[in-house]
Amino acid sequence: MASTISTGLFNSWDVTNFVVNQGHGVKGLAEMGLETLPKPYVQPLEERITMSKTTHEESIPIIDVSNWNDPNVADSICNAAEKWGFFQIVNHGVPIHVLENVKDAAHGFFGLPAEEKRMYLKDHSPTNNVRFGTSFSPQAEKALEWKDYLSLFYVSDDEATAFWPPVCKDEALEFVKKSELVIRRLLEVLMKRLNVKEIDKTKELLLMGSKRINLNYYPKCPNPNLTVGVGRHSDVSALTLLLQDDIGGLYVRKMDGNSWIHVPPISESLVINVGDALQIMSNGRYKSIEHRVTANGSKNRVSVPIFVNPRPFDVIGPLLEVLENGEKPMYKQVLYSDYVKHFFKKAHDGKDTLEFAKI
Ligand SMILES: CC(C)(COP(=O)(O)OP(=O)(O)OC[C@H]1O[C@@H](n2cnc3c(N)ncnc32)[C@H](O)[C@@H]1OP(=O)(O)O)[C@@H](O)C(=O)NCCC(=O)NCCSC(=O)/C=C/c1ccc(O)cc1
Ligand SMILES: O=C(O)CCC(=O)C(=O)O
Ligand SMILES: [Fe+2]
Repeated sequence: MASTISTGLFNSWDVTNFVVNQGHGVKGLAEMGLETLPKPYVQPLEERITMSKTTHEESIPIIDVSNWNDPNVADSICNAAEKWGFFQIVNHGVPIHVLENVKDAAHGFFGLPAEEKRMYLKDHSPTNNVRFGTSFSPQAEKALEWKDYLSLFYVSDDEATAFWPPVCKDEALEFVKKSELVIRRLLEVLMKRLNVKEIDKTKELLLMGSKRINLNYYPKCPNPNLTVGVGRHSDVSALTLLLQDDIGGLYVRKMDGNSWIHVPPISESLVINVGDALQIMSNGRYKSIEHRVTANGSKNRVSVPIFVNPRPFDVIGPLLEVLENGEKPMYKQVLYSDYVKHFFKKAHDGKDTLEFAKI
Protein backbone atom coordinates (compact mmCIF):
# COMPACT_ATOMS: atom_id res chain seq x y z
CA MET A 1 0.00 0.00 0.00
CA ALA A 2 2.93 2.35 0.71
CA SER A 3 4.01 2.34 -2.91
CA THR A 4 0.48 2.96 -4.18
CA ILE A 5 0.16 6.00 -1.93
CA SER A 6 3.49 7.47 -2.91
CA THR A 7 2.78 6.97 -6.61
CA GLY A 8 -0.55 8.73 -6.17
CA LEU A 9 -2.64 5.70 -7.17
CA PHE A 10 -4.24 5.55 -3.77
CA ASN A 11 -7.34 7.75 -4.09
CA SER A 12 -8.62 10.39 -1.70
CA TRP A 13 -11.40 8.20 -0.42
CA ASP A 14 -8.92 5.45 0.45
CA VAL A 15 -6.66 7.89 2.29
CA THR A 16 -9.52 9.32 4.34
CA ASN A 17 -10.85 5.86 5.09
CA PHE A 18 -7.43 4.62 6.21
CA VAL A 19 -6.70 7.64 8.39
CA VAL A 20 -10.10 8.57 9.78
CA ASN A 21 -12.28 5.46 9.79
CA GLN A 22 -9.74 2.70 10.26
CA GLY A 23 -7.99 4.61 13.03
CA HIS A 24 -4.47 4.64 11.60
CA GLY A 25 -4.42 8.39 12.05
CA VAL A 26 -2.23 10.70 10.03
CA LYS A 27 0.67 9.14 11.93
CA GLY A 28 -0.08 5.82 10.20
CA LEU A 29 -0.05 7.63 6.86
CA ALA A 30 3.16 9.52 7.61
CA GLU A 31 4.91 6.30 8.54
CA MET A 32 4.30 4.78 5.11
CA GLY A 33 7.18 6.82 3.76
CA LEU A 34 5.21 9.20 1.56
CA GLU A 35 7.12 11.40 -0.82
CA THR A 36 4.29 13.82 -1.45
CA LEU A 37 1.34 15.08 0.51
CA PRO A 38 -1.90 13.17 -0.18
CA LYS A 39 -4.60 15.31 -1.78
CA PRO A 40 -7.05 15.42 1.16
CA TYR A 41 -4.41 17.34 3.13
CA VAL A 42 -3.73 20.05 0.57
CA GLN A 43 -5.07 23.26 2.10
CA PRO A 44 -6.37 26.14 -0.04
CA LEU A 45 -3.68 28.79 -0.57
CA GLU A 46 -5.25 31.26 1.85
CA GLU A 47 -5.07 28.77 4.73
CA ARG A 48 -1.40 27.86 4.30
CA ILE A 49 1.07 29.44 6.67
CA THR A 50 3.65 31.28 4.60
CA MET A 51 6.76 33.05 5.88
CA SER A 52 5.56 36.36 4.42
CA LYS A 53 2.62 36.40 6.85
CA THR A 54 4.63 35.40 9.93
CA THR A 55 7.07 37.18 12.17
CA HIS A 56 9.64 35.99 14.67
CA GLU A 57 10.51 39.56 15.58
CA GLU A 58 7.65 40.22 17.96
CA SER A 59 6.72 38.02 20.88
CA ILE A 60 3.83 37.47 23.24
CA PRO A 61 4.62 38.47 26.85
CA ILE A 62 6.66 36.14 29.05
CA ILE A 63 5.64 36.53 32.68
CA ASP A 64 7.49 35.26 35.74
CA VAL A 65 4.78 34.24 38.22
CA SER A 66 7.01 33.15 41.10
CA ASN A 67 5.43 35.83 43.32
CA TRP A 68 1.64 35.94 43.04
CA ASN A 69 1.49 38.73 45.62
CA ASP A 70 3.44 41.12 43.42
CA PRO A 71 0.94 43.62 41.92
CA ASN A 72 3.17 43.90 38.83
CA VAL A 73 2.59 40.22 38.12
CA ALA A 74 -1.18 40.69 38.29
CA ASP A 75 -0.95 43.76 36.07
CA SER A 76 1.16 41.97 33.47
CA ILE A 77 -1.27 39.06 33.34
CA CYS A 78 -4.36 41.24 32.93
CA ASN A 79 -2.65 43.50 30.38
CA ALA A 80 -1.54 40.47 28.38
CA ALA A 81 -5.07 39.00 28.48
CA GLU A 82 -6.48 42.31 27.19
CA LYS A 83 -3.88 43.11 24.60
CA TRP A 84 -2.59 39.74 23.36
CA GLY A 85 -5.00 37.08 24.66
CA PHE A 86 -1.87 34.91 24.88
CA PHE A 87 1.19 34.84 27.15
CA GLN A 88 3.77 32.43 28.51
CA ILE A 89 4.42 31.87 32.20
CA VAL A 90 7.61 30.70 33.87
CA ASN A 91 8.19 29.65 37.51
CA HIS A 92 4.56 28.52 37.63
CA GLY A 93 5.11 25.74 40.18
CA VAL A 94 4.06 22.76 38.04
CA PRO A 95 7.00 20.38 38.54
CA ILE A 96 9.22 19.78 35.51
CA HIS A 97 8.96 16.01 35.77
CA VAL A 98 5.17 16.28 35.48
CA LEU A 99 5.59 18.22 32.21
CA GLU A 100 8.22 15.85 30.85
CA ASN A 101 6.21 12.78 31.82
CA VAL A 102 3.04 13.90 30.08
CA LYS A 103 4.94 14.69 26.84
CA ASP A 104 6.56 11.22 27.02
CA ALA A 105 3.15 9.70 27.70
CA ALA A 106 1.78 11.43 24.58
CA HIS A 107 4.54 9.78 22.51
CA GLY A 108 3.69 6.53 24.30
CA PHE A 109 0.01 6.68 23.40
CA PHE A 110 0.54 7.54 19.74
CA GLY A 111 3.26 4.90 19.54
CA LEU A 112 0.67 2.18 20.24
CA PRO A 113 -0.36 -0.02 17.31
CA ALA A 114 -3.42 1.19 15.38
CA GLU A 115 -5.54 -1.71 16.74
CA GLU A 116 -5.09 -0.39 20.26
CA LYS A 117 -5.75 3.27 19.47
CA ARG A 118 -8.79 2.34 17.36
CA MET A 119 -10.60 1.24 20.53
CA TYR A 120 -10.88 4.91 21.45
CA LEU A 121 -12.40 6.14 18.16
CA LYS A 122 -15.79 7.83 18.69
CA ASP A 123 -17.73 4.74 17.55
CA HIS A 124 -15.74 2.25 19.63
CA SER A 125 -14.84 4.14 22.78
CA PRO A 126 -16.40 2.74 25.96
CA THR A 127 -17.10 6.32 27.06
CA ASN A 128 -17.85 9.68 25.42
CA ASN A 129 -15.18 11.18 27.68
CA VAL A 130 -12.29 9.46 25.88
CA ARG A 131 -11.84 10.06 22.20
CA PHE A 132 -9.04 9.33 19.76
CA GLY A 133 -9.36 11.19 16.49
CA THR A 134 -7.61 12.94 13.69
CA SER A 135 -7.84 16.42 12.15
CA PHE A 136 -10.55 18.55 13.80
CA SER A 137 -13.90 17.82 12.24
CA PRO A 138 -13.18 15.52 9.25
CA GLN A 139 -16.81 15.29 8.15
CA ALA A 140 -17.05 19.09 7.86
CA GLU A 141 -13.61 19.96 6.52
CA LYS A 142 -12.69 20.71 2.90
CA ALA A 143 -9.08 19.75 3.68
CA LEU A 144 -7.84 17.65 6.58
CA GLU A 145 -5.38 18.85 9.22
CA TRP A 146 -2.08 17.05 9.79
CA LYS A 147 -2.79 16.10 13.42
CA ASP A 148 -4.00 13.19 15.54
CA TYR A 149 -5.36 13.68 19.05
CA LEU A 150 -6.52 11.94 22.18
CA SER A 151 -9.13 14.00 24.03
CA LEU A 152 -9.86 13.24 27.68
CA PHE A 153 -12.76 14.93 29.45
CA TYR A 154 -12.04 15.02 33.18
CA VAL A 155 -14.99 13.97 35.33
CA SER A 156 -13.34 12.53 38.43
CA ASP A 157 -10.15 10.72 39.44
CA ASP A 158 -12.05 7.43 39.62
CA GLU A 159 -13.53 7.85 36.16
CA ALA A 160 -10.13 8.76 34.71
CA THR A 161 -8.49 5.78 36.39
CA ALA A 162 -11.17 3.46 35.04
CA PHE A 163 -11.42 4.71 31.46
CA TRP A 164 -8.40 6.72 30.32
CA PRO A 165 -5.86 4.68 28.31
CA PRO A 166 -3.42 2.96 30.73
CA VAL A 167 -0.36 4.12 28.76
CA CYS A 168 -0.98 7.79 29.58
CA LYS A 169 -3.65 8.06 32.30
CA ASP A 170 -1.41 8.62 35.33
CA GLU A 171 0.69 11.22 33.56
CA ALA A 172 -2.31 13.09 32.10
CA LEU A 173 -4.12 13.05 35.45
CA GLU A 174 -1.02 14.24 37.27
CA PHE A 175 -0.71 17.20 34.87
CA VAL A 176 -4.38 18.09 35.45
CA LYS A 177 -3.94 17.91 39.25
CA LYS A 178 -0.63 19.72 39.45
CA SER A 179 -1.88 22.58 37.30
CA GLU A 180 -4.97 23.27 39.44
CA LEU A 181 -3.29 25.87 41.63
CA VAL A 182 -1.81 27.92 38.81
CA ILE A 183 -5.16 27.90 37.00
CA ARG A 184 -6.88 29.16 40.15
CA ARG A 185 -4.31 31.91 40.70
CA LEU A 186 -4.58 33.07 37.08
CA LEU A 187 -8.37 33.23 37.27
CA GLU A 188 -8.29 35.08 40.61
CA VAL A 189 -6.02 37.72 39.13
CA LEU A 190 -8.09 38.03 35.95
CA MET A 191 -11.36 38.26 37.90
CA LYS A 192 -10.08 41.03 40.16
CA ARG A 193 -9.71 43.42 37.23
CA LEU A 194 -13.30 42.58 36.28
CA ASN A 195 -14.52 43.73 39.69
CA VAL A 196 -15.08 40.15 40.87
CA LYS A 197 -13.61 40.25 44.38
CA GLU A 198 -13.51 36.55 45.13
CA ILE A 199 -14.10 33.29 43.34
CA ASP A 200 -16.96 31.71 45.33
CA LYS A 201 -18.24 28.20 44.59
CA THR A 202 -20.64 29.42 41.86
CA LYS A 203 -17.92 31.39 40.06
CA GLU A 204 -15.47 28.53 40.47
CA LEU A 205 -17.84 26.16 38.68
CA LEU A 206 -18.60 28.70 35.98
CA LEU A 207 -14.93 29.34 35.25
CA MET A 208 -13.34 25.98 35.90
CA GLY A 209 -16.16 23.51 36.46
CA SER A 210 -14.99 21.20 33.67
CA LYS A 211 -11.63 20.31 32.17
CA ARG A 212 -10.51 18.62 29.01
CA ILE A 213 -6.94 17.51 28.40
CA ASN A 214 -5.87 16.78 24.82
CA LEU A 215 -2.72 15.01 23.69
CA ASN A 216 -1.90 16.32 20.20
CA TYR A 217 0.45 14.53 17.81
CA TYR A 218 1.78 16.20 14.66
CA PRO A 219 3.83 13.68 12.69
CA LYS A 220 6.64 14.67 10.38
CA CYS A 221 5.10 15.80 7.10
CA PRO A 222 6.40 15.35 3.52
CA ASN A 223 5.19 18.78 2.24
CA PRO A 224 4.64 20.89 5.37
CA ASN A 225 4.04 24.09 3.40
CA LEU A 226 0.94 22.73 1.65
CA THR A 227 -0.98 21.80 4.77
CA VAL A 228 -1.49 22.83 8.42
CA GLY A 229 -1.20 21.09 11.79
CA VAL A 230 -4.19 23.01 13.14
CA GLY A 231 -6.19 25.59 11.22
CA ARG A 232 -7.10 29.09 12.41
CA HIS A 233 -9.30 28.95 15.49
CA SER A 234 -9.87 30.35 18.92
CA ASP A 235 -10.44 27.99 21.85
CA VAL A 236 -13.95 27.70 23.29
CA SER A 237 -12.57 27.28 26.81
CA ALA A 238 -12.48 29.94 29.54
CA LEU A 239 -8.70 29.56 29.76
CA THR A 240 -6.25 27.18 28.07
CA LEU A 241 -2.95 26.11 29.55
CA LEU A 242 -0.74 24.64 26.85
CA LEU A 243 2.40 22.58 27.14
CA GLN A 244 4.42 22.39 23.95
CA ASP A 245 7.66 20.54 23.26
CA ASP A 246 10.84 22.13 21.89
CA ILE A 247 9.92 22.01 18.20
CA GLY A 248 7.73 25.09 17.70
CA GLY A 249 5.12 25.89 15.07
CA LEU A 250 2.37 27.62 17.07
CA TYR A 251 1.42 31.03 15.65
CA VAL A 252 -0.87 33.63 17.19
CA ARG A 253 -2.67 36.33 15.24
CA LYS A 254 -1.55 39.79 16.16
CA MET A 255 -4.47 41.75 17.56
CA ASP A 256 -6.24 43.76 14.82
CA GLY A 257 -3.60 42.71 12.34
CA ASN A 258 -2.84 40.34 9.53
CA SER A 259 0.50 39.07 10.76
CA TRP A 260 1.13 35.92 12.74
CA ILE A 261 3.53 35.80 15.66
CA HIS A 262 5.48 32.67 16.50
CA VAL A 263 5.26 31.34 20.08
CA PRO A 264 8.81 30.15 20.68
CA PRO A 265 9.18 27.06 22.86
CA ILE A 266 10.65 28.03 26.21
CA SER A 267 11.80 25.13 28.28
CA GLU A 268 9.66 24.58 31.43
CA SER A 269 7.16 27.31 30.48
CA LEU A 270 3.42 27.06 29.91
CA VAL A 271 1.49 28.98 27.27
CA ILE A 272 -1.73 30.53 28.58
CA ASN A 273 -4.55 31.77 26.39
CA VAL A 274 -7.96 33.30 26.90
CA GLY A 275 -10.79 31.27 25.37
CA ASP A 276 -14.17 32.35 23.97
CA ALA A 277 -16.00 31.65 27.26
CA LEU A 278 -13.83 34.21 29.10
CA GLN A 279 -14.13 36.72 26.26
CA ILE A 280 -17.92 36.38 26.59
CA MET A 281 -17.93 36.54 30.42
CA SER A 282 -15.64 39.60 30.41
CA ASN A 283 -17.92 41.23 27.80
CA GLY A 284 -15.02 41.44 25.35
CA ARG A 285 -12.39 42.87 27.69
CA TYR A 286 -10.18 39.76 27.62
CA LYS A 287 -9.52 38.53 24.09
CA SER A 288 -9.72 35.01 22.77
CA ILE A 289 -7.17 35.17 19.97
CA GLU A 290 -6.94 33.20 16.76
CA HIS A 291 -4.04 30.75 16.55
CA ARG A 292 -2.84 27.98 14.23
CA VAL A 293 -0.09 25.39 14.01
CA THR A 294 2.24 24.58 11.10
CA ALA A 295 3.18 21.08 10.01
CA ASN A 296 6.86 20.17 10.38
CA GLY A 297 9.01 18.61 7.68
CA SER A 298 11.58 16.96 9.90
CA LYS A 299 10.17 16.22 13.36
CA ASN A 300 7.22 14.66 15.18
CA ARG A 301 5.73 17.29 17.52
CA VAL A 302 3.48 16.85 20.56
CA SER A 303 1.52 19.39 22.56
CA VAL A 304 -0.76 19.01 25.57
CA PRO A 305 -3.46 21.63 26.16
CA ILE A 306 -5.67 21.64 29.25
CA PHE A 307 -8.93 23.41 28.42
CA VAL A 308 -10.48 24.93 31.54
CA ASN A 309 -14.19 25.41 30.96
CA PRO A 310 -17.67 25.99 32.35
CA ARG A 311 -19.68 22.79 32.74
CA PRO A 312 -21.72 21.72 29.69
CA PHE A 313 -25.03 22.62 31.39
CA ASP A 314 -23.90 26.08 32.57
CA VAL A 315 -25.40 29.16 30.95
CA ILE A 316 -22.73 31.73 30.15
CA GLY A 317 -22.94 35.43 29.36
CA PRO A 318 -21.31 38.71 30.42
CA LEU A 319 -20.81 38.69 34.21
CA LEU A 320 -23.07 40.99 36.26
CA GLU A 321 -20.00 42.51 37.95
CA VAL A 322 -18.75 43.59 34.53
CA LEU A 323 -22.05 45.12 33.46
CA GLU A 324 -22.47 47.00 36.76
CA ASN A 325 -20.47 49.90 35.36
CA GLY A 326 -23.22 50.47 32.79
CA GLU A 327 -21.57 48.94 29.73
CA LYS A 328 -23.86 47.32 27.19
CA PRO A 329 -23.73 43.51 26.95
CA MET A 330 -22.11 42.35 23.69
CA TYR A 331 -23.10 38.72 24.13
CA LYS A 332 -26.30 36.90 25.01
CA GLN A 333 -26.74 34.10 27.52
CA VAL A 334 -25.95 30.75 25.89
CA LEU A 335 -25.95 27.16 27.09
CA TYR A 336 -22.27 26.23 27.10
CA SER A 337 -22.77 22.77 25.53
CA ASP A 338 -24.71 24.39 22.65
CA TYR A 339 -21.76 26.71 22.12
CA VAL A 340 -19.23 23.83 22.15
CA LYS A 341 -21.35 21.65 19.86
CA HIS A 342 -21.57 24.54 17.39
CA PHE A 343 -17.76 24.78 17.47
CA PHE A 344 -17.21 21.05 16.89
CA LYS A 345 -19.81 20.83 14.09
CA LYS A 346 -17.90 23.01 11.64
CA ALA A 347 -14.37 23.21 10.27
CA HIS A 348 -12.00 25.68 11.90
CA ASP A 349 -13.02 29.16 10.81
CA GLY A 350 -11.05 31.65 12.87
CA LYS A 351 -13.19 33.46 15.42
CA ASP A 352 -16.55 32.81 13.75
CA THR A 353 -17.82 30.61 16.60
CA LEU A 354 -18.26 33.78 18.68
CA GLU A 355 -20.97 34.99 16.28
CA PHE A 356 -23.15 32.31 17.90
CA ALA A 357 -23.18 34.34 21.13
CA LYS A 358 -23.14 37.90 19.77
CA ILE A 359 -26.13 40.15 20.34
C1 LIG B 1 -20.43 19.26 23.72
C2 LIG B 1 -19.51 18.28 24.45
C3 LIG B 1 -18.07 18.51 24.05
C4 LIG B 1 -19.87 16.85 24.06
O1 LIG B 1 -21.21 16.66 24.41
P1 LIG B 1 -21.92 15.28 24.13
O2 LIG B 1 -23.29 15.34 24.65
O3 LIG B 1 -21.06 14.19 24.65
O4 LIG B 1 -22.10 15.35 22.59
P2 LIG B 1 -21.53 14.54 21.38
O5 LIG B 1 -20.70 13.36 21.76
O6 LIG B 1 -22.74 14.26 20.51
O7 LIG B 1 -20.59 15.59 20.69
C5 LIG B 1 -21.12 16.69 20.00
C6 LIG B 1 -20.25 16.87 18.76
O8 LIG B 1 -18.96 17.30 19.18
C7 LIG B 1 -17.97 16.40 18.70
N1 LIG B 1 -16.96 16.21 19.72
C8 LIG B 1 -17.18 15.85 20.99
N2 LIG B 1 -16.04 15.80 21.68
C9 LIG B 1 -15.07 16.13 20.80
C10 LIG B 1 -13.66 16.29 20.89
N3 LIG B 1 -13.05 16.09 22.03
N4 LIG B 1 -12.97 16.67 19.81
C11 LIG B 1 -13.60 16.89 18.64
N5 LIG B 1 -14.92 16.77 18.49
C12 LIG B 1 -15.65 16.39 19.54
C13 LIG B 1 -18.69 15.12 18.43
O9 LIG B 1 -18.01 14.39 17.39
C14 LIG B 1 -20.05 15.57 18.00
O10 LIG B 1 -20.06 15.87 16.63
P3 LIG B 1 -20.89 14.93 15.61
O11 LIG B 1 -20.30 13.57 15.76
O12 LIG B 1 -20.64 15.55 14.27
O13 LIG B 1 -22.33 15.02 16.06
C15 LIG B 1 -19.71 18.42 25.97
O14 LIG B 1 -18.91 17.47 26.64
C16 LIG B 1 -19.40 19.79 26.48
O15 LIG B 1 -20.17 20.74 26.33
N6 LIG B 1 -18.24 19.93 27.13
C17 LIG B 1 -17.86 21.21 27.72
C18 LIG B 1 -16.41 21.22 28.00
C19 LIG B 1 -15.61 21.15 26.75
O16 LIG B 1 -15.35 20.07 26.25
N7 LIG B 1 -15.22 22.32 26.24
C20 LIG B 1 -14.40 22.36 25.09
C21 LIG B 1 -13.06 22.69 25.43
S1 LIG B 1 -12.10 22.23 24.02
C22 LIG B 1 -11.47 23.67 23.36
O17 LIG B 1 -11.55 24.74 23.87
C23 LIG B 1 -10.75 23.55 22.13
C24 LIG B 1 -10.62 22.38 21.55
C25 LIG B 1 -9.90 22.26 20.33
C26 LIG B 1 -9.75 21.01 19.79
C27 LIG B 1 -9.12 20.83 18.60
C28 LIG B 1 -8.62 21.90 17.91
O18 LIG B 1 -8.04 21.76 16.72
C29 LIG B 1 -8.74 23.17 18.47
C30 LIG B 1 -9.37 23.34 19.65
O1 LIG C 1 -0.30 22.44 19.38
C1 LIG C 1 -0.36 23.61 19.73
O2 LIG C 1 0.63 24.29 19.98
C2 LIG C 1 -1.70 24.29 19.87
C3 LIG C 1 -2.89 23.38 19.68
C4 LIG C 1 -4.20 24.10 19.81
O3 LIG C 1 -4.32 25.25 19.48
C5 LIG C 1 -5.36 23.38 20.38
O4 LIG C 1 -5.27 22.15 20.60
O5 LIG C 1 -6.38 24.04 20.63
FE1 LIG D 1 -6.21 26.08 20.31
